[in-house]
Amino acid sequence: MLKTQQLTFAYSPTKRFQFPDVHCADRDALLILGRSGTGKTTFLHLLALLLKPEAGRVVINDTDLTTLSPAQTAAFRAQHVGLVYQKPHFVSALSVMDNLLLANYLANKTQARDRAEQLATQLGFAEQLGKKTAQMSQGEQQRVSIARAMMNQPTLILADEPTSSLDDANADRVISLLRDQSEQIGASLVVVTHDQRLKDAFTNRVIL
Ligand SMILES: Nc1ncnc2c1ncn2[C@@H]1O[C@H](COP(=O)(O)OP(=O)(O)OP(=O)(O)O)[C@@H](O)[C@H]1O
Repeated sequence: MLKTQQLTFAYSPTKRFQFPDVHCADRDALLILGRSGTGKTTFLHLLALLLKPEAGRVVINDTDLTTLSPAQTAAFRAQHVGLVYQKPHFVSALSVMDNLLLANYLANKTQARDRAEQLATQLGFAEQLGKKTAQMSQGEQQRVSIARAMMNQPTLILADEPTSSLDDANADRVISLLRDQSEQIGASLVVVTHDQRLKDAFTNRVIL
């Protein structure tokens, strides 16, 4: 479960944001929709505590993340938050499998090879686990990125513009994969986007 209360953030005295309160239950999904420059990525980074709010609270389950120390925040993020970006960032020297296992390593968890194989099968890239990520298509890389976000069975999945460079069929597919996977692990899913095509796929919506 994710909720925010009276979150504010400032890059400078003239660049300030006051965000609406949001709520997303376990197994539920929330769409945050807004035009370019309205602060969507800023909001997402506040939810992941990659940015520290000026005021307000970000609560995941019963933990108010804004009360944690920087080290506790980093550990909590690695263990409980899965991030999916529009363009995935991988370690190019590593195989697809090792990129997935890296998520376990960074969260201080046992490397779950079986889970990586299971996710790869579900997401349709099991044959490619030994490849380097650069040898995969953009759509395949995005599915690896979704699998990586699920490796630690996070409480919260945050997706930043996951569909904006995709055609309609692939955009539908990516949203279905994100929703199915989040439901399976009981996570809350938050998608941040300017992609108006996604409006009808979510009943829980917030406009920035
Ligand atoms: N590090 C920064 N320092 C100062 N201003 C910033 C910084 N990052 C973003 N901004 C400004 O804050 C505003 C919101 O940026 P943000 O990236 O959150 O918007 P967005 O809604 O995600 O936009 P887009 O859809 O174009 O990615 C923009 O006007 C941007 O120029």
